[in-house]
Amino acid sequence: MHTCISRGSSYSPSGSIEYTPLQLAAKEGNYEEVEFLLESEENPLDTGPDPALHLALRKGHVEIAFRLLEKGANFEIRDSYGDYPIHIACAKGLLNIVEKLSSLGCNLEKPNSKGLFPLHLAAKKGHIHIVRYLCVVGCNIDARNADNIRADITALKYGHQDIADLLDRLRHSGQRDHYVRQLVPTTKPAFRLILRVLGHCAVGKTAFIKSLHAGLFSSLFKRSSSLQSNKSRPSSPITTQIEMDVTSRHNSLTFEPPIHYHSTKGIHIQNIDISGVGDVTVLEFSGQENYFPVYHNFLSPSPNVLTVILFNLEDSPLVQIQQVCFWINFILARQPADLLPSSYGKVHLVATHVDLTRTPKNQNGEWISTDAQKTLEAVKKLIPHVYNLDPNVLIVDCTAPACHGFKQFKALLASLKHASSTLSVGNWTGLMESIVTLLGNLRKGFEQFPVLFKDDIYEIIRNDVNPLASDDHIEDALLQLHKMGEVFYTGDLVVVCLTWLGKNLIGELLSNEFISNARTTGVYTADDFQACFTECDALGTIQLMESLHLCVQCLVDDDVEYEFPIYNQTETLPGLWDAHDPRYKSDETIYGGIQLHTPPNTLHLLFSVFSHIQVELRKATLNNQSIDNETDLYQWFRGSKLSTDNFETMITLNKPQIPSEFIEVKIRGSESFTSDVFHFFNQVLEIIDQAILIVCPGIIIEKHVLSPHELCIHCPDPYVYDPADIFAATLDAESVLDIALYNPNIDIHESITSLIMFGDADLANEIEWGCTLKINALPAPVKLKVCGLLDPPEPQGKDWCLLAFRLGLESEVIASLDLPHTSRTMRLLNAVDCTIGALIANLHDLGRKDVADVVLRSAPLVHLVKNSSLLD
Ligand SMILES: Nc1nc2c(ncn2[C@@H]2O[C@H](COP(=O)(O)OP(=O)(O)OP(=O)(O)O)[C@@H](O)[C@H]2O)c(=O)[nH]1
Repeated sequence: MHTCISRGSSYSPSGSIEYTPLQLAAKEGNYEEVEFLLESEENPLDTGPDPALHLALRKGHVEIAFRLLEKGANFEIRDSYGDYPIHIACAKGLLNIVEKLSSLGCNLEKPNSKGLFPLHLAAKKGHIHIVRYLCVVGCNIDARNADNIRADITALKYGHQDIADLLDRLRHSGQRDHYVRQLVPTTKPAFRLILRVLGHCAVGKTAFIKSLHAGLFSSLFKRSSSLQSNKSRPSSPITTQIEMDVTSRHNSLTFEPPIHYHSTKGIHIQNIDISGVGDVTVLEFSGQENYFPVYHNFLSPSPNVLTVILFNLEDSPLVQIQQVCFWINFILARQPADLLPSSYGKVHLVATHVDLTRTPKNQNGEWISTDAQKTLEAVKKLIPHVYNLDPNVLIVDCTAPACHGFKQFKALLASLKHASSTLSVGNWTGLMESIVTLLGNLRKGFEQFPVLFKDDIYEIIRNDVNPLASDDHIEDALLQLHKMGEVFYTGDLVVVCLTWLGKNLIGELLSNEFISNARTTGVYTADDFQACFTECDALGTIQLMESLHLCVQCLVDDDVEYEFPIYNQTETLPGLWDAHDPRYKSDETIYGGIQLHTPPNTLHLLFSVFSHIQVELRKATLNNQSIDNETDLYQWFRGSKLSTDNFETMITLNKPQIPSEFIEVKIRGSESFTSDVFHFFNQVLEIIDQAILIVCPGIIIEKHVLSPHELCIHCPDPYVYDPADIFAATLDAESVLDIALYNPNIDIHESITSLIMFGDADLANEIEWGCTLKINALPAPVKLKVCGLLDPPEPQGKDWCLLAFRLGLESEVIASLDLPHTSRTMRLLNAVDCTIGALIANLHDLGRKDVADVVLRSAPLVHLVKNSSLLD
């Protein structure tokens, strides 16, 4: 929309100065207008006495100022006040403009017509970040203005002691050059090799790490003692016939440590020096399930991480496969699925306890275990989409550091370290070096509670390390140190000792003992919490728990309390979903529900997410923007119920059992509120999706629909419509709204309107059907799984290339997708412009029912127009 000013008319603000349309638009902050005028070329950029650039800066319209500078606005002219743009930017504290001007070669040390330097103006207005910048780029801090006054005196005069101190320190310490040099990135890459060790309880993780950094001499002692401890264990000889069909078996995963066994608590994080490799940060994750809700914080993908998954060769092949599959799915769920393969670190399987099996050795002393290799092959078949999974299994006796497996592993670490050092990770700076030294002191000084507020650590770094470090310098350094495992940085808090975080905090507060002694409601005041956890300051601990999404502050009868869903052991109350509740008894009550399943044979993934969902639900009810503030939320172990006057919804987590686990969300309300019920249900699903995204961004969720009719008559086990069946029906139907699906439980057909829209066909205007959505609406984890299935060339040639051809891509485009080291299928899915429905149809035609099924089961069934989504 362009007003009359764009047509060339001008305006005189006081009758004396006539502004051009460009000046006026710049002054008023009308970016669109400025853009339009700049395109039209008739508008001179630098008309005086107040050019558009100066006017925009005076009003703080930074984006417009950038655009004008890009278009070549002159920054070496003064306005009617006698200021150059640099003076206005410094006085206004516009750091990015000062940086931009500097990069364009602007003179930062010229006085304005009043004889004030940019430094003086920044000092006068108290913009210490500008003062720091000007000092870093070399401005003369001794320059005197027209009144013969230095900038530090100006700062003092206007009450900015911090600036005066900074300039004073630079003048007297003689360290200014050193500080500046510290901020310049070196050519050394900022990285440390990180080793993550995962596996069930007692598979040998601790022993593995100990042996890894043990000297040969000490290993002799360890070997003899561990042999003693193990000799008494019955050795179960491995069956040679590996059970491939893990899927039809019962769930034999258990996360309990053996009785009378001191299991690792939390996450054991240490920096160790491995001979021939050097410094490695090692994270050993306990195999106990109660710790899983925090592991995502430590499992983000990174090219300089090696993840090892340990399994015990003494276990049956079925158990080995189930355990390894569990951990691989666990990692995949916690990593975003849309990165380049090179962004994920390597994954290696390690078979332990080989010495207690009858595995033969070759001449080199290397164990040759076909059983271990079969486990790997079975896992690869079940989960084909794992990037960088090593094709070999490492076979070790964890108690024998001198064994061949450890030599192989150290060689692998050394080569990874060598390869990673050439990766484009961040660059090392002198600032980071000094912060690492500072961290050593902070760890000693804050031994009891090594957690600092972000603002405090910024201040300490400036006081003790470098007063010229900008917010960006410090932020970058902390993020890099977080990636290297030196600190844990949550955005508001910085934990300076990871060992403490993993062991003393997570290890204690999420331990079975703490949980079983915690309040059953999981709700504490700060004082109550302090009484239970005396090791550290309760409020600080709670704050850290909040930043890990483990607790949420709430008001109970006007008192501040904290809810920890991980501690909530309250039993569900009878009558929470009472069939005889008078409010929901009439024929006019509508019911609906869905189950969020993880794909078949992936178990124990949703347990870690559920407490986060409960935190998010509480936050949503407190924050009336996302959920009506009249909503009442009641939460118990594995369940939450949200109620309003007119409808209620219940969210529960079922016990994991083969074939899968699920979260169930059901809702009921009065028919006269159908639209509200529909939207409320949708909001709850969004909150759940949000929590899932925080913990498991790489998880695939299938949304199964519960029979509304059976929900209404309160059948204990209502029929669940498979998402693939519903999706397939929408593909085949002439008119989607005419679809009805058969419910064998009660021998009736239920309409798609009742399944998806609570029976209100008008709501169809608010949704788009999944089959009509474009492929890019497929969640990234689904795309990744499709890639895992389509990337390996099919023996009969039914692979990604044929699919690309069928989807109408030209042969040159197909050729351009055919690059090594990346997934061709992923390139195809990102390049092609077709609907999910067309993709499924073509996969069927290609004979790839397996891939089509993945899409049918996990593609969004519908998408809500108007910025929100239902069931996607
Ligand atoms: N003989 C033999 N014993 C092993 C081997 N690996 C581990 N052990 C022993 O098995 C027991 C359990 O090993 P840990 O290293 O504590 O197991 P973990 O995986 O760290 O277990 P958590 O602490 O529960 O996480 C210890 O007694 C080890 O000495 C192995 O390869 N061979």
